[in-house]
Amino acid sequence: MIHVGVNGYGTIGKRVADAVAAQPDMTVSGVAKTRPNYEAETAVRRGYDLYAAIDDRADAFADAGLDVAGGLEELIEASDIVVDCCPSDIGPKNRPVYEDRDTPAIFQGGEGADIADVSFNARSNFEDARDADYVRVVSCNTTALSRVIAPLEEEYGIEKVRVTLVRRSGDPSETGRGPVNDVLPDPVSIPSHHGPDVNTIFPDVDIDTLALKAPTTLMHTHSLNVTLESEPDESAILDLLADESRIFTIPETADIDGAGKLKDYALDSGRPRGDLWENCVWAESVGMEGPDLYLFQNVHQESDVIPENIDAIRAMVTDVDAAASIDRTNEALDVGLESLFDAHDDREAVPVDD
Ligand SMILES: NC(=O)C1=CN([C@@H]2O[C@H](COP(=O)(O)OP(=O)(O)OC[C@H]3O[C@@H](n4cnc5c(N)ncnc54)[C@H](O)[C@@H]3O)[C@@H](O)[C@H]2O)C=CC1
Ligand SMILES: O=C(OP(=O)(O)O)[C@H](O)COP(=O)(O)O
Repeated sequence: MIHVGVNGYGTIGKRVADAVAAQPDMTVSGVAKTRPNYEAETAVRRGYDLYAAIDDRADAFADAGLDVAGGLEELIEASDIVVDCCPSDIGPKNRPVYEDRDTPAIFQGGEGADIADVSFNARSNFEDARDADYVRVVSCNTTALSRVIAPLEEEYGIEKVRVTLVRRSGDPSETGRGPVNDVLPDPVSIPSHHGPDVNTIFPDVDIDTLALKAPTTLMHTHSLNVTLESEPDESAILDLLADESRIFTIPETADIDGAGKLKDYALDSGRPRGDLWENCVWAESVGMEGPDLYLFQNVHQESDVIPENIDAIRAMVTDVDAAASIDRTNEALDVGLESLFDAHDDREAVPVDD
């Protein structure tokens, strides 16, 4: 059993903890919080041992009626590996704390690539993280781009990738963020940080990215143009993407036109917190013009990196290979919306009277 500590229990941390708890080979050793807010209360309710991330705040937890099992040092002692889910830029302060205790750690995509020895995406470079002590799971957008680039690169070769990212302005719980009434080029000059970040996974892929921020909270939207080294037809591309376990190709019959219905579908499907761990690619958007592939995809920023964190843990502290880890993670979380639609295909059509 791998004992996993989670330091920073916010949007990403609470999902990582639940995903760890769902794995047959992992257990949550505890979660560290800075303050006793509603998330700390639900962590206790979910049965996780709570640790005070900052030692002199332990009394605040006691005052709020929440028992803590110790400070960050004790959480690290209780853990084989720590998943650091603190806000961007806290990671560099935390890495020496993990190093002092010889404990491997995973950082998140808001940190610079130099926080870790390896930037990670399970589908693309699982083995690079084998036995590494410090790994960074790339951001939600870079994760989604890597999941599309990997199969295209392997099957057809890639000459050039061009992506426009329409980013959500903040997560639903981030009440202070904006814009609330504008669409901002962000950054206004190219490239956005996403292209260089993709190159931490695919150093040889030629990619340009532009990004905007829009007044929505649910998901990011990507418009992709990939110039391939051959000219497959659209159905071959659709088959290729549909075979990827972490890509959901939205069928026309689903009648899903955007993030609102995608999230509604996730909630109706019983997904925890309405999470969508898969890239959501509109099948109808997949088009070829000569060697140029075009498509639209949506990315649930709060959850697509969660299965990647689980696979990173296995790459770092077990000898399980990429395919077996991805399968195990997918099965434990029930990743793979596509399969629900496949099941429908097996049913006989209901005759309808005119
Ligand atoms: N929210 C998102 O859409 C995504 C975020 N990420 C990355 O994941 C990381 C975490 O982001 P979120 O979960 O969104 O942030 P968040 O703000 O929701 O959660 C961070 C948590 O860490 C706590 N914290 C603050 N300082 C701390 C410290 N010194 N020690 C322990 N805990 C501390 C905060 O109180 C909060 O509970 C960032 O690097 C971010 O860029 C990656 C993919 C998507
Ligand atoms: O990692 C993310 O996005 P990114 O791939 O644009 O860096 C998350 O959506 C967090 O983005 P934020 O920095 O707008 O909170």
